[in-house]
Amino acid sequence: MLELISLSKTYRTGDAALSDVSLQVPKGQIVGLIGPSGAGKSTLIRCINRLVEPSSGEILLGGASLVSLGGSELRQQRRRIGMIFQEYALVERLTVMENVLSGRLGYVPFWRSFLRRYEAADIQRAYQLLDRVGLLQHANKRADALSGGQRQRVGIARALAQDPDLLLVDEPTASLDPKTSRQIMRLLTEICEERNLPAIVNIHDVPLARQFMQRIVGLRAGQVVFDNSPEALTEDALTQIYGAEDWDAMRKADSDQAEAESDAIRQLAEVTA
Ligand SMILES: Nc1ncnc2c1ncn2[C@@H]1O[C@H](COP(=O)(O)OP(=O)(O)OP(=O)(O)O)[C@@H](O)[C@H]1O
Repeated sequence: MLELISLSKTYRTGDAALSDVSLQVPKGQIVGLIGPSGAGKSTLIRCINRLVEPSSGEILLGGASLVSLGGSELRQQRRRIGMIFQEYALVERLTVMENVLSGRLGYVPFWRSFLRRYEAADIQRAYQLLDRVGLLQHANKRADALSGGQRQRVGIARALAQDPDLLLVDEPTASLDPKTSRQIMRLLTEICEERNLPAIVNIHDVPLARQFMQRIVGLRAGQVVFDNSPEALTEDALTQIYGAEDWDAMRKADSDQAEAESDAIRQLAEVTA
């Protein structure tokens, strides 16, 4: 379980990015983090993996504190946190297999990682993970030869190669088309369930969050203003999270996009009729 207790972050500029955030994410639960630009979503994720130092509060993963650690202890704890990024963060010139194996780097001695010599058990496990994300036949391709959706699957397999106790996922579908986004979200939710992994997903796409998340946390100006099931995410709740003006603008953008998609489908049907 992940536990945040009164977590606050004020940057040196004086921006209070997080104020007194408390959350418990049990094993196996996937939480969607939503909120307007500047609400503190990235800061929250970065505090958990300690890329940003919290100003105060506590972060516990499986009961162990993450805030007071430094040096090798911090490196060890970071291994327990699998990160999945919007832009995949793959090494483009390496193969799919090598990218997945790089998830083991925190576990192998430096000389082995330098020579990229991995244990047979790690290699076997990487094949299993590639099979799980549907990329077994692409294991020896270079990462830059893959589509966006395939790259994100490599990103997921690499995070799982770490054998994490927590997944932090930052805008996993922001660079993907709607259908591929749904496939990636489905894969993520299935994996959290299979492995009993807690996950926090920073997600801009409200309909996607509603469809796939078990629980939604809404941040506004660094504070939790909504924490409930997707069913409870009513228009009123969304207005509370985003403010009336922003929510109306988002809704309009969504309906414009849906209209454009159905226009394109209609035109295609006319051409192929
Ligand atoms: N390195 C930084 N130094 C100073 N202020 C920062 C820094 N990073 C973020 N902030 C400020 O902290 C607040 C929260 O920013 P954050 O990036 O966490 O929001 P967000 O919800 O992830 O936004 P977005 O959806 O646009 O990515 C904002 O006011 C932002 O300007």
